[in-house]
Amino acid sequence: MSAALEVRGLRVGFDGHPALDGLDLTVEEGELRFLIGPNGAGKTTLIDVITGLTRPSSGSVRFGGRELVGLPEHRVVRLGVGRTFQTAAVFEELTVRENLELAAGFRAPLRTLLRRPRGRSAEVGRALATTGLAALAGRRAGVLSHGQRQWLEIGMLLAQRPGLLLLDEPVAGMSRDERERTGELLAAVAAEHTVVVVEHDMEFLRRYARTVTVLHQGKVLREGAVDEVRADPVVREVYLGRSGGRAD
Ligand SMILES: Nc1ncnc2c1ncn2[C@@H]1O[C@H](COP(=O)(O)OP(=O)(O)OP(=O)(O)O)[C@@H](O)[C@H]1O
Repeated sequence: MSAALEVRGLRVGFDGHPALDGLDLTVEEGELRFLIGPNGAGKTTLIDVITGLTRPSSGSVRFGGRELVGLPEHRVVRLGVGRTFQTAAVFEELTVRENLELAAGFRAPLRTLLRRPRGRSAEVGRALATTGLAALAGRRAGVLSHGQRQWLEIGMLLAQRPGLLLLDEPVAGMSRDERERTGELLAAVAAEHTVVVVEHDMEFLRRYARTVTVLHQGKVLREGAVDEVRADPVVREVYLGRSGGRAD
């Protein structure tokens, strides 16, 4: 396996406070990596830097060997890096299929966008199948449930044929059933993509995570198999709390 994502020495400060403090992270091609850490650990800032939304004061982010730091967001998308936000960004007035078609066009050259919508139908069909939304293809996105919207947003990323997906708390606010379906969806997505997931939900991690990276104060505190990381006394102290309440 080779590294899909190599983050080295990332530093970001807000008002003199370090949000990322010399962060290093390597994610291999085809990995499903979970990122956890207490509030303010730097997880969202890391995703913001990888996707070109925030510029670090120093450090490097290489994806597939290309340096991403300094590129604008749309260039990062075109290189195959897709992200979701905590609130799903879908077009409510458009149908599920139209949302996917639009997303599939994002990486296409502008001049072909209107000319060749059919060329994108294979990606749209695959995204509908993977997300389980085929039966809702003609439904307006505005009427979808919270979970279905999140799946549509993941589908929209898939339709862009990304090499790397960055998902920010995909199961936040979901019902038990929806969390389970999302876990299965992530496993299916990870079979064909490199996936990094920021997630707080411990039960979800226990069921679906393999390798977990714990961030704390803008650095990597621990990295390893989910059970080892959860049992680590330092992790329990800083992340799970002395009572271990969120671990059980
Ligand atoms: N735009 C901003 N302006 C000022 N400070 C910021 C900004 N974004 C993040 N921070 C600060 O940077 C630090 C890291 O925040 P970040 O949101 O990356 O943490 P996180 O690990 O994602 O936390 P959470 O789990 O609460 O989402 C925090 O101290 C936060 O207050």
